[in-house]
Amino acid sequence: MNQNNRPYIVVTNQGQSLPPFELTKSKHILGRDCQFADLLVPPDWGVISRCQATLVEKQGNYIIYDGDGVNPSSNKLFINHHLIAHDIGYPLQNGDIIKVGQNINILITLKYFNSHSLSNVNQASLSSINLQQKSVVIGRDETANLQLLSPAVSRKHAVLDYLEPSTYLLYDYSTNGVYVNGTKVNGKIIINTAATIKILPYTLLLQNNQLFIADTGDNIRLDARNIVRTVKGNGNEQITLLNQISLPIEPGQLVALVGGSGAGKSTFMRTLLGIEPTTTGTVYLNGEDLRNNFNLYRNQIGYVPQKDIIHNSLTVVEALRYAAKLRLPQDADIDEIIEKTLGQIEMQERRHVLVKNLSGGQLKRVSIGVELLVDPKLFFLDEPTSGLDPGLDKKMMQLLRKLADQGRTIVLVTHATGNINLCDRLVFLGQGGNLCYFGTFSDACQFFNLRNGDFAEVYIQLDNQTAVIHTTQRYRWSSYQHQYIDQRLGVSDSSVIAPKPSPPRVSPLRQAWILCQRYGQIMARDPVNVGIAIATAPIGILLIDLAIAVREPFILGSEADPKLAPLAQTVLLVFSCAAIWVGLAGSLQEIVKENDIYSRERLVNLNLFAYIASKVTVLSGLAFLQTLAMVAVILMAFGHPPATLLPWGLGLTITTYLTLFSALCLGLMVSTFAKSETQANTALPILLLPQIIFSGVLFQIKGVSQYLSWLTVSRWSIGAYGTLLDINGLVPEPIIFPDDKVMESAFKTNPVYDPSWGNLLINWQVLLLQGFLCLAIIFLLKKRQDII
Ligand SMILES: Nc1ncnc2c1ncn2[C@@H]1O[C@H](COP(=O)(O)OP(=O)(O)OP(=O)(O)O)[C@@H](O)[C@H]1O
Repeated sequence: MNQNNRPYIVVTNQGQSLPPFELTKSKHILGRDCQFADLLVPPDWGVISRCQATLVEKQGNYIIYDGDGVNPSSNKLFINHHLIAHDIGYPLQNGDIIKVGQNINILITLKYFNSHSLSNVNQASLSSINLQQKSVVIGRDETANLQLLSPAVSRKHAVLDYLEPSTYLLYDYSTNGVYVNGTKVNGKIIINTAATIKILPYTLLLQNNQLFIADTGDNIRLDARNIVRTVKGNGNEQITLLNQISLPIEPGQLVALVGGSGAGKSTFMRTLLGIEPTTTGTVYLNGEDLRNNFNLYRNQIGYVPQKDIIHNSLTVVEALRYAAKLRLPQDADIDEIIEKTLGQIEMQERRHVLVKNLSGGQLKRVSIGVELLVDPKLFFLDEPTSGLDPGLDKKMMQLLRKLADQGRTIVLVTHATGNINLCDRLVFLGQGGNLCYFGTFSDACQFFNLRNGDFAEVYIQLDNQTAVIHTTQRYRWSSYQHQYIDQRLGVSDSSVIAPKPSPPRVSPLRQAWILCQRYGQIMARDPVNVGIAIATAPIGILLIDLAIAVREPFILGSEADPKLAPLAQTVLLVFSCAAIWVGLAGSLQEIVKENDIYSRERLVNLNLFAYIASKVTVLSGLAFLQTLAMVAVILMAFGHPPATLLPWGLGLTITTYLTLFSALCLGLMVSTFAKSETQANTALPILLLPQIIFSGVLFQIKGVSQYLSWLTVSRWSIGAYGTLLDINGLVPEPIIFPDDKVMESAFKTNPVYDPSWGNLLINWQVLLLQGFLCLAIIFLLKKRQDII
């Protein structure tokens, strides 16, 4: 502290601090140009304007204004990502850190000290650590040298080892990853110079052997700049969905996107969220291009889509637990976080209720709860109040207000305008994505000249394109455009092109295990369905036993029987088709029915391999039970043929299981292509018919149809069954008449059933190969569906 105990500021550029500037006059100007500024920074500090900030004394303290108080500076001033307006200013308190510009890589800060003023020393100013000759642990644990208090941070997230002056070795031990200068760390990285280290919401700066928290990520602002989105219409004409929209959303604001149906609200919200591409224009998150850096933010942005995306058969607490396990690090205090979340959404009393038994409002609250688990500071909700009664609508809006007041930036699309006065900003979009209004609710009443504040009138005023265009123009020239947009839009240094960070690393095996548990639990909640899935094929097989008169279709009696081989083949066709049927029926719905949940989880951090593996693992488990049931019934209902290559029971089990596996993979693949559950159901007969027609049992397969038969599961399944059974061995020898004429049996031996190991293995291998091929196609299809 200086001797006179006068307030002073310390200006720091990339860790290099100038001697403190003592504030002695009633007005000071900080800048690069000695013509205006009395607090002069070196002329080569180009980010600072010639006249960057004006400090005006008021009752022993100072108010800081951007620029000269009349004109703003080019890079502007920010405190916790709140823009400091050049005309309104910001009253400084001891410990405040003001940033020039928003680009974290060009960090220039002004730190204000005044021993007589209220202290506002925040975490950022305290949390710095000297790295000289030290090893520093960064993490959530209280024993960490640099503690980062976010639930998504691992207890021991990273370790920074000092190697030699200005050289460090950073080890990443985390679940959710570390990024150094925009590049994801794979295991460890040597840092030679100053670096920006991103750990979830935190930005750490390493400079001059000091590591400090430059940003806690608590305050998120979004700046949409000149957003245009056009798409091609049916006649190849360009349709404009969003038309030149620029607006700032500041930290802690609750913003409602309103407008007529089809005006582009959801499109705009998805653009602000970073998942909808723009034709021109950019959305900046705290000054960084959001789409370019989406991987840095993907697990920190909360997004509740219009459709509720929670599994119906789980209880509230189970749904939260699985979401927490998928999104949070392994060492997170999941019980504590779930308890806190249940409190936030006021669902403690309903924790053990099945999701399908919740009311619309409760369900929406659980959807919000799932997102709150990682404590996101940026939250998007698409029509969170749709279908709620006015009372619930109000409660939901109050909940969102409370969440915003806790420091979250929240954007919601809504049609219910009864409670939008709780929002800090309204965005009214007219048809064609035209920005008709942006500002507060009370100013909206003025702008639209609303009687009694009935906002529904705006929809009537703007029900035609001419009115929309006129209002858009009127808004552009109004003082509100200046007050809410021009003055407050943040700046971003687009000249710094950072590399696109890769997505955070997750453990596919851990995720697969969590997903298997969830999928298994959902299945177990519907025992009747599981029972039917297991019993269907055995019941079908028992019906054949009733239908055919012959008790032993697989065993040759003492006399040759020309009907036995075709009968055995037909019975095997039924086995094969029964297995294919149940394999398909159990899997056709399984991907399409949770497309919405998958999309949301994939956007956060879901590993595609883990997702597919969980589906295949659980369905293969079910297939195993189905196989056991089928084999048991076959062994009970029909006589056991003599062992050829393998004992009949063992061969039957392997072939049935492989048939089911191949069919369930085919079902999953079709489910990936399907647009809806109905479409997937419709596919069942279309998939089954070729299995019967091209199986080679009902018709002789020749020419092209032979190639088609290779694509079916039944061809290889019957091939394997027939080989094991040695169908050819059931065909009677040709009858030779005394005149040497030969009468062949109507059913000829077939090389498909050649009772050799080579033949059997080919059939089994093709069944496996078909399954894996389907899985590879699912992987590629799902990968192509990735939105970002
Ligand atoms: N990818 C696209 N291709 C073509 N048209 C699209 C595309 N996405 C959206 N649209 C069209 O853009 C318009 C705006 O859609 P959007 O869903 O954003 O509107 P909205 O205001 O959210 O509507 P609602 O309130 O009815 O949900 C609609 O007419 C929609 O059909």
